[in-house]
Amino acid sequence: MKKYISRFHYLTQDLPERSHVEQVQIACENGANWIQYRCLTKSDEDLVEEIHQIAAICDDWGATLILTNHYHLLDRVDAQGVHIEDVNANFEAIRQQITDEKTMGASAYTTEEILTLQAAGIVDYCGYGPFASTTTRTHDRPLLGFKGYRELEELRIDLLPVIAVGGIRLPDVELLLNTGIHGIAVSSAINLAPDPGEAVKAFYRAVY
Ligand SMILES: Cc1ncc(COP(=O)(O)OP(=O)(O)O)c(N)n1
Ligand SMILES: Cc1nc(C(=O)O)sc1CCOP(=O)(O)O
Ligand SMILES: [Mg+2]
Repeated sequence: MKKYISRFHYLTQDLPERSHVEQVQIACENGANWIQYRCLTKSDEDLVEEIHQIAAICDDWGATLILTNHYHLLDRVDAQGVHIEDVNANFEAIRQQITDEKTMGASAYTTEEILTLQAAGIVDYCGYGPFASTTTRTHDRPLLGFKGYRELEELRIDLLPVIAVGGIRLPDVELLLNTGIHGIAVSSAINLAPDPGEAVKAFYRAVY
């Protein structure tokens, strides 16, 4: 089943001064239509309680809610899908469990990984990065830069929507989208901005 995939994925993050619920409220009030709840630090019971609150906000504003990794919670909460960060996950088994009703995204770090995901035809989109260095996550993956996304055009990666991720700032958006990718995912450039609501609006203006 072909599914709608937004061109702008807003990701929450653990912050000392603002809860995930508050982050989602700000994002939705300022136009976000696709929320990825990225919390990898809580117990299942705490996650479910928080997801109920977040799902209610997304429902009020008509936003899609995607959980990072926690696909096992999908039958307990009102979320529309999951983003799996483990490139070695058994996507076929996860798809069987969550059914085709739910959206599933995967992470890829190489063009080979994107081509494998595309050929398998199980996930609905893939996050591809890191575009640039980010404080959200430390890793030793090579940075793709604009060149990394331009290279996709020659590889006929045109069936699977590719979402650029990692260290994306507002001035990068136009050039990134000009590479032909489907969309972008952003966390810290919004969450750590002096005015996160204004940052959401600015990213949406740049994308749409
Ligand atoms: C849309 C989207 N793309 C990618 C990710 C996760 O990024 P990734 O680099 O795979 O995650 P870590 O390995 O850094 O945890 C995402 N969550 N959403
Ligand atoms: C989960 C995740 N991993 C990333 C990586 O580069 O590996 S970026 C990211 C989420 C986006 O974060 P931001 O917009 O703050 O760079
Ligand atoms: Mg990462």
